[in-house]
Amino acid sequence: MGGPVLSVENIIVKFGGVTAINDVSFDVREGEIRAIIGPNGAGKSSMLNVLNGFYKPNSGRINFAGQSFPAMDPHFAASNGIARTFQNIALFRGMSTLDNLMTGRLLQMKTNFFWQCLYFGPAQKEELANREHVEKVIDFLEIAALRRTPVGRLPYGLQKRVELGRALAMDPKILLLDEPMAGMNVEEKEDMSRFIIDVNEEFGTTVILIEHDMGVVMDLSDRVVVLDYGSKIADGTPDEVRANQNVIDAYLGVSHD
Ligand SMILES: Nc1ncnc2c1ncn2[C@@H]1O[C@H](COP(=O)(O)OP(=O)(O)OP(=O)(O)O)[C@@H](O)[C@H]1O
Repeated sequence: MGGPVLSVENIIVKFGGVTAINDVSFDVREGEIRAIIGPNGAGKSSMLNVLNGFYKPNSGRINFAGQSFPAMDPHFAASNGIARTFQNIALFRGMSTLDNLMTGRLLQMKTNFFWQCLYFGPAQKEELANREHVEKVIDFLEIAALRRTPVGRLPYGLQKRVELGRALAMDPKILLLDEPMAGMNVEEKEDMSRFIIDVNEEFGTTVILIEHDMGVVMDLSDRVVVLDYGSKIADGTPDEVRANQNVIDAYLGVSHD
């Protein structure tokens, strides 16, 4: 594992009277699988939204790509290799698997509108290169047979895989996965876990993932941050976190009064 590629310091996010994130700091090292876990409403999705710039923190710092910001700029995040998937699948349901994956390449398109309209010269070359990259992702995720299928017709587990594919099409350095295994059966969870590990090992992609299911996370992650009611209550290896009394209490629902 390398040095930190991303870190947050003293992040606070409030929505009216609700403090979704309360003074949370942690770092993410290059090439690791870093999980953020916690019970419902703990602030996990809000933290992911802070990392990719969807939410602006009320205070705190985000350090990324050698710079420090009070808030992440979504375009800066995307163009510097941060890609994400969503808790509720956010694909174009009427479009094929292939076309959904091609949308992941849009940021990589460098030719201007003029060439793209003509679909000639540089635009054609670029489209072919993008297509080649997407085909690699399709092979990697073993979804070649679904290339032409509208994603709305695919079972849930495969839609989740296509969504992972679209994020991979961006060729990310850091992959943010919001509950990639939610709603899946045991077999689908095993498949998804395997793909996440393969992405991490084969491409060296840093992965930050949110998950409810402690068991899944413990098998997959190098280090785990635990949030509860917006605050960080533990941070460490799966074994350290598993043995932490605050974590045990949070998951058993011990009263905070
Ligand atoms: N856009 C928003 N507007 C108002 N409140 C919000 C918003 N986003 C999150 N919250 C609130 O912030 C708190 C943390 O929510 P968040 O979705 O980050 O938690 P979570 O750990 O991801 O929960 P879950 O596991 O249920 O998805 C909750 O009380 C939630 O209602």
